Amino acid sequence: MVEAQAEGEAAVIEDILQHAPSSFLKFLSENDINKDVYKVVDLPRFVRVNTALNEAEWPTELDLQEQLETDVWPIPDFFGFYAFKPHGRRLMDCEAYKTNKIFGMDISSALAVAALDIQPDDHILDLCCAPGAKLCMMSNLLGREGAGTITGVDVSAHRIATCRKLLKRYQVGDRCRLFHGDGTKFHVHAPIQSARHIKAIGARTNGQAEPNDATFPQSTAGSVKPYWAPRLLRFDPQVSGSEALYDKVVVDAECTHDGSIQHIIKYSKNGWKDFENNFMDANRLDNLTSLQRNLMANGWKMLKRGAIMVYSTCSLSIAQNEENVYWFLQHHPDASLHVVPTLAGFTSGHIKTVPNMMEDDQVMNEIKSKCVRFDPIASRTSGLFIARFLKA
Ligand SMILES: C[S@@+](CC[C@H](N)C(=O)[O-])C[C@H]1O[C@@H](n2cnc3c(N)ncnc32)[C@H](O)[C@@H]1O
Repeated sequence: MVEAQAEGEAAVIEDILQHAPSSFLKFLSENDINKDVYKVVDLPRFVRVNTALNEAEWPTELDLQEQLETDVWPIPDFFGFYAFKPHGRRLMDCEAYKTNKIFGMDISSALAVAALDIQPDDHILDLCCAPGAKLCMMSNLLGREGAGTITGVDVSAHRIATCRKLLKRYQVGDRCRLFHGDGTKFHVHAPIQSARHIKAIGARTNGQAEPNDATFPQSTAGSVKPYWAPRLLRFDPQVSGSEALYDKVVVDAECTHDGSIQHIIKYSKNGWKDFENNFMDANRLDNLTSLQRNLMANGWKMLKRGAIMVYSTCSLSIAQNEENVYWFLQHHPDASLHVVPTLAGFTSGHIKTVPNMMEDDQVMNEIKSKCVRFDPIASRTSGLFIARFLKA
């Protein structure tokens, strides 16, 4: 039954690739992408435990195995992650999922979050936050011990609404605020004043911060209204200054999503028109790379010195990844690349050389040794490029 399902999927994808327009094949060849990345149909899938719940409520490996009706195995020491074989029961029909005990999330996305090295007092800025898979993981990692907060921004009204729903549904939003806006222009500083208050309440209540504490002065509300925030963060006075910059920034940028087989299937169903519009129109691609660069540049402005910014896309194209990183390093002399930590068993694919660059170019070598490029063949995950910058 499982094998038949996998064979059926493989046949559908083979058919898609055979009937793909020449523009797609050109895109693959220009970006040195092996089209076999789209043929892998037995990739493991992943769930992550909602660690905001009491440990007693966390599902065990056996629970997940029974509910998903497939093989499940833990990813050791990695934020409550389990891998499972595809083609079992649908995740959304599984009890642990319906009761908000687990999230579905690819491990490549989790590695982008892990690269932030989140600490309990960190103020984190997520400039493209919706629908919120990474934001929820950040919230779980931040926990409730310190005074850290998360600020999420997204330009899409319906996607930021989904993000809010997700935070509420999993009850992981008590240190998060969301803004509906353009991440290239976002300028609200980290909520340090609210954070001091969180810390004060935490000290009074033995570490248990009470996010809806009524004593926080409402009159100090800042000028940019959050789309959504718990009471404590809703009325943050938004003071500026270097102390109020962010400790971590993540730019999980809008991209062409070509690293995801599900998107390629969608394009093929829609008659490849969307694909050609999104990928092959040079102007649109230029606009997209400009957007990505502007998001990175603004994230950098909002980041403290000595702090980390992570840039990621789920595209396999060179323009949106290596070339953007190259551009960023050239335009930000205070930026240096740091190695993106990976996990044993999840190996990066080859980092590509930016067109017209010499193979021995120094910046190019930095990019090759520090960034990662996950894909279904190299890492047996979805496609994701990750770069990690440190601000001098
Ligand atoms: C790859 S998705 C982000 C996924 C998200 N980080 C997660 O883990 O669920 C890219 C997001 O960027 C948003 N976006 C596009 N242009 C933007 C802009 N100028 N400012 C902020 N967000 C933008 C899109 O609406 C989309 O939700």
